Amino acid sequence: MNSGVREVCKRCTVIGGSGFLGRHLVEKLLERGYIVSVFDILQGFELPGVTFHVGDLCDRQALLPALQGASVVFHCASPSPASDDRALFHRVNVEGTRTVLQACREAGVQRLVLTSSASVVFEGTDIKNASEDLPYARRPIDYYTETKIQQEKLVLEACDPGRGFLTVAIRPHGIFGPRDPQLVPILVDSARRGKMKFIIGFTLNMITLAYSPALLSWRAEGRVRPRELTPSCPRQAYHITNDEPVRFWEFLSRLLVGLGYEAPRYHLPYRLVYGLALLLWLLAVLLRPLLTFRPTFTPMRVALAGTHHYYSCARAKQELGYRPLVSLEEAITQTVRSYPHLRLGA
Ligand SMILES: NC(=O)C1=CN([C@@H]2O[C@H](COP(=O)(O)OP(=O)(O)OC[C@H]3O[C@@H](n4cnc5c(N)ncnc54)[C@H](O)[C@@H]3O)[C@@H](O)[C@H]2O)C=CC1
Ligand SMILES: CC(C)=CCC[C@@H](C)[C@H]1CC[C@H]2C3=C(CC[C@]12C)[C@@]1(C)CCC(=O)C[C@@H]1CC3
Repeated sequence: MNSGVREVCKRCTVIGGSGFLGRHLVEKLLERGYIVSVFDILQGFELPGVTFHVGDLCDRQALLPALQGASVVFHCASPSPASDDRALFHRVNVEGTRTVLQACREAGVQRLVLTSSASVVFEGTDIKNASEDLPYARRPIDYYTETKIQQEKLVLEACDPGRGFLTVAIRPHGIFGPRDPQLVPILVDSARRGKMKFIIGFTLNMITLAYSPALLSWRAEGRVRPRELTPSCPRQAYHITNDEPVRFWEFLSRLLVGLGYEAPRYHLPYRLVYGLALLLWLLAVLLRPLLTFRPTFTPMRVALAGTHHYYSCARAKQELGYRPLVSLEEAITQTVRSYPHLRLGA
């Protein structure tokens, strides 16, 4: 049987399939002839060939029907990092992931691909060309990251080739692209409120990003297959990035200028901004029972804006045959083009 025919028979489930990354993945899987089920707390779109199961992943009974017959499950669900809700992160990312694992085993699923995050090793200080050998952050930068670490550990520990259940975690970083609800919208909102005039820290700090549609074309090819999880390569996590480190402020400036806004140019000292962000965050936590406000410049965002954090995806290239399919240049062009409503004056 050729691989094309084999793929036509593939049934898969995307948990979190209504989200930004999940929906790109669903579209790529459909292109490749997969039969796709989506499990999500909401139905984000309609597409022929996709069956939606609306429910909370913490509910095993709700989850089970969505997993029936699936050979591979992609887990891309998480509360938004912006929610900053420790109890919610724990319930969904930790307890919910335990439930997902249990339901996968009950439903006879063979492979589980978790979308983890490269920030599981980030402590707010420089990371340069890091491989996956870097230990998990001892002091994770926020509650979101704390639970992403626990989630990744749970999934990798559940890998059990003897019982035919294989797990793998991919760790993208700074995902962007059409329909992204985070990076570009936050950037434009800040620019419209006059907050993107400033460069935090120094201008040379480099980051790696992951362009969503291209990242998922690769993933949807089904390269994360059982044969990659050999005894010499068990329980792996893989950095998946555009593989072109870029200066953080240059990247933001290219998006801003592409959308008609001015690039940031005034410098502010990193420590000052980080201290202010921490203070604002504390204030927001203390005042939460009385009023809700969400500062744009959270300690996490400031730390990301003012440090090097670029990751090597050599392991994914070597062991999974990963190749970024689109250059950063092209990814930025396609992203800018996809947001006509966010252009200056629109
Ligand atoms: N956006 C980024 O820059 C990065 C994201 N990631 C990870 O990638 C994954 C996908 O992220 P995005 O697509 O950006 O997020 P998103 O917020 O667009 O999508 C998440 C989806 O999960 C669903 N969901 C949340 N709680 C649920 C629950 N209890 N039960 C069922 N569904 C639930 C949401 O309804 C949403 O559709 C997440 O695991 C995130 O941690 C990792 C690195 C970077
Ligand atoms: C300083 C400022 C307002 C920058 C605007 C851009 C930021 C909103 C993004 C730059 C790097 C992004 C990023 C994430 C969210 C959006 C940014 C902070 C994540 C925290 C999303 C969830 C993850 O798992 C890690 C990401 C790292 C990079």
